[in-house]
Amino acid sequence: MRIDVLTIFPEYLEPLRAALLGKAIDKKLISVDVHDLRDYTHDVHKAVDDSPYGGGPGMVMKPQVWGEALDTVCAPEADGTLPRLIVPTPAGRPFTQEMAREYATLPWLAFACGRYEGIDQRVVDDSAGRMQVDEVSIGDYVLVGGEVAVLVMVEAVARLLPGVLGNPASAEQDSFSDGLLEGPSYTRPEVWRDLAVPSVLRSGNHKLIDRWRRDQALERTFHRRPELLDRLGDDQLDKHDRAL
Ligand SMILES: NCc1ccc(-c2ccccc2)nc1
Repeated sequence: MRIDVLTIFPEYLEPLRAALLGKAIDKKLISVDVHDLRDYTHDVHKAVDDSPYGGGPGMVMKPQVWGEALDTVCAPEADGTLPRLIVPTPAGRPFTQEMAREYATLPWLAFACGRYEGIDQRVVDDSAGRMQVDEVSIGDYVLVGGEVAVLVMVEAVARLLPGVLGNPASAEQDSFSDGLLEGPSYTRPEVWRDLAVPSVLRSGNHKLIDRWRRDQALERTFHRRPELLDRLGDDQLDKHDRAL
């Protein structure tokens, strides 16, 4: 997978080169190129923003700079391949594990990191004429820019790529893979600060353990994210689940 990131703060993306993702880059499972948006300015101040039409607080990122940057970075490859352009924004469609799984099937992702009050909308509208553009939110809060959201999405996607995780099983069994939150996890010691590991987990009875874990996941989901239960298909809850 090819990943390009356009930003005015390239250093914000350095964490992508550490640890697990760094190894995935070394193994050439992914390539990550970070591009400084200011390289596409032509004035002495390297201006990337301007006042908003219609007034209001803050500044908006200039379309010309973004247009030149995207024309260069997202130019079609020799075989015509174009990237999925992902624009992090509080106004975007919520990022989900399902979207991460979709993105993990794509050959090329390009991320446009906005700052200030965001990017002139015409940049999205113009790009949408050439490639699929997804405006995506990673949560209902406002950051200072899109870079942190890119770190979140790249990690969520890259961990799904074959060879990135040491133990692929955990990618399948992680939260949301069955539509529920994961329940609690425990490791040694058996008792820590007078707190014991639930005895069922030490019983060796894997049918019982699986049942207990499912019950814990259902209970946690019911209390923390009840709306996830509404999304479950009828076939996904057995009569024991419904009795809880
Ligand atoms: N949904 C998280 C998120 C994503 C992006 C931004 C953001 C803030 C300022 C400028 C550009 C993007 N804020 C929150």
